[in-house]
This record gives sequence, C-alpha cells and structure tokens, in this order.
Amino acid sequence: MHSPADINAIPAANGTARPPVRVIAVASGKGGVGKTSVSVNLAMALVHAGQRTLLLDTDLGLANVDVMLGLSPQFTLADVFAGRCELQDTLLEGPRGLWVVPAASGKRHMTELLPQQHIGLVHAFCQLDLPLDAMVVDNAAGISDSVLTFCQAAQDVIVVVCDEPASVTDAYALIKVLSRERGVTRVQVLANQVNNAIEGKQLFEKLERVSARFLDVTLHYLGAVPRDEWLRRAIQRQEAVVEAFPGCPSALAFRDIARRANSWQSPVGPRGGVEFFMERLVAHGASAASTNDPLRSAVA
Ligand SMILES: Nc1ncnc2c1ncn2[C@@H]1O[C@H](COP(=O)(O)OP(=O)(O)OP(=O)(O)O)[C@@H](O)[C@H]1O
Repeated sequence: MHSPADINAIPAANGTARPPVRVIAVASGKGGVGKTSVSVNLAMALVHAGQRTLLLDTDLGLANVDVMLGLSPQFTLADVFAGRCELQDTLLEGPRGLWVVPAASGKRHMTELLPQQHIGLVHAFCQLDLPLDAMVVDNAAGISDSVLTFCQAAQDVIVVVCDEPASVTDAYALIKVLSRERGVTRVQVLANQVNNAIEGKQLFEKLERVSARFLDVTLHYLGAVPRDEWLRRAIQRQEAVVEAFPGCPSALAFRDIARRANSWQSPVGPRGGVEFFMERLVAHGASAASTNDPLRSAVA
C-alpha cells in the first residue's frame, strides 16, 4: 500500500499531461430519493453531450449502478480491495462508451472504506490510463466518512433531495457536516421527483434559508427532475431514461442539468487526469484517518 506522501510519486500511466477530470459527487443523506437514478442519467447525459465519462459506484453496501444499466460485472471494487483483481478488470463499457466501475452489492462488512483503501483506490486510478473529461461518483446514502471524503475531494457535490420531511432534514444534515467538518463551501441542490417546477424551487429555498442562517456554505439550485413514470419504465428495462426515452420529461431535465454541469468552471490543478481528484481524496482521507480508531486502521 502507498502512504499519502507516496501518491505524489505515482506517475500518470503514459507520462503525458492531461487536463484535470471534472469530478461530480452525488449524495443525498437519506436513501431512496433517487441518487443512483440521478448519477446514472447525469453520467449518460454527459456522454450525450460529448464528455468522456466514468461512473464510479462507491456504495459498497447496496451497489446498483450496474443493475440500473443492465451490466453484468465479473469483478467489482470489492474484488480490487480483496486483491483478486486490478481496477482495470472491473471496468465495464456501458451504452455509448460510458465507463462504469461497479461496487459490490450486499457486502455489509464493506459499507465503509478504510483510509488505506482510499489510498489504494487512488493508486489504482492513477494507473488507469483512460482519457476522461468527467467522472460521476454515486455515493452511498448517509453521512459516513467515505461519503464525506468523496464529496470533499470532488470539485462539485450534488445533493439530491425530494419533497419528504426526512429527505430535507437528512440533506441539511449532510450539507451541515460537509460545511462544518469538511470545509465544503459550495453545494449544488437537485430536487427530484417533483410534481412541478415551483415545488422544486420551494424545496431548494427551504434548504437555502436554513443553510444561509446557520452555515457558511453557498447553495446553488441545479434544477428539478419531475416525478416521471418513464423513468420507472427505464429502470425496469435496465436502461438510463436519457437513452430509453430521450424525449420524456425526466430525460429532458437530465440533459438540461448536464448542460449546466458542463458550464461549471473547469478544475485547475498541477496534474492531469483523475490525479487531481485522487490526491485530494488521499489528503482528506488521511486527515479523517488520524481521527479514526487506530485499531480499525490496523486490521486493513
Ligand atoms: N424522477 C423520478 N420519477 C419517478 N420515480 C423515480 C424518480 N427518481 C427515482 N424514482 C424511483 O425511486 C426509486 C429509488 O431510486 P434510486 O435507486 O435512484 O434511489 P437512491 O437514492 O439511489 O436509493 P439508495 O439510497 O437505496 O441507493 C427508483 O427505483 C425509482 O422507482
């Protein structure tokens, strides 16, 4: 395993300078609000917009990106951590050349990545020689260390919220921890399963009011995805709705959101590829590790 300091010594696989990859972390606090649907469709919509995109499933407890896309992984991230394969072996090619790194479903003991595993992941990604413009990270529900570390390392965090009291409360809890404990100053809010545009905006305003009062974070309204029967049908068909039913309301909303994400300021960093994100991941994972139970780290 590599220490955080070693990471700077890891060369890009082909030694050439590449522009930094735009990394977008998708999280929600509460489960079941549509985070994976958003990740899958945003990634697919970015591909439609000409962005070479990788979708990384980091939900090691209840992974389902591959199921949503009808892909059959032979290996998953869990196999990488167990030393059974290289990260390269987990790569799946989805529709239109979307790259997918699946996680493993039902591994209850793997719901949390240890700091060393974060570092191992960094090393593996630095060796992965994929030409990429964007990476979408589908996080687990909740506010575990892994979720916080992935969000903190990404250039942008999308918090998915829907019109249920628990969703709003949990989204606020996530934003609060990201802001207070991880120094995140900017969060994109996406309202999912809304009945109309006004409902989406009101949901955002509710979160914004309370955040502006108590937190040092700026919330941006990324937009709303309507509650859409076509999206459910696409899930049944194991396809992204932007692929299966490109003219339906949710697909149009996802395309709009991808357009907006494309207009965000590009990341700047001394190194290219995914190294920018990965170095941040290691730095933040390492600082989180220093507050962790040393016994827990020692058994990794
Ligand atoms: N915009 C939408 N319109 C209609 N149904 C939706 C929409 N978004 C999500 N759903 C429904 O909600 C279900 C849960 O969505 P999804 O699996 O994306 O949520 P999640 O937040 O990732 O859940 P988990 O936390 O369990 O991973 C989907 O199976 C789908 O039926």
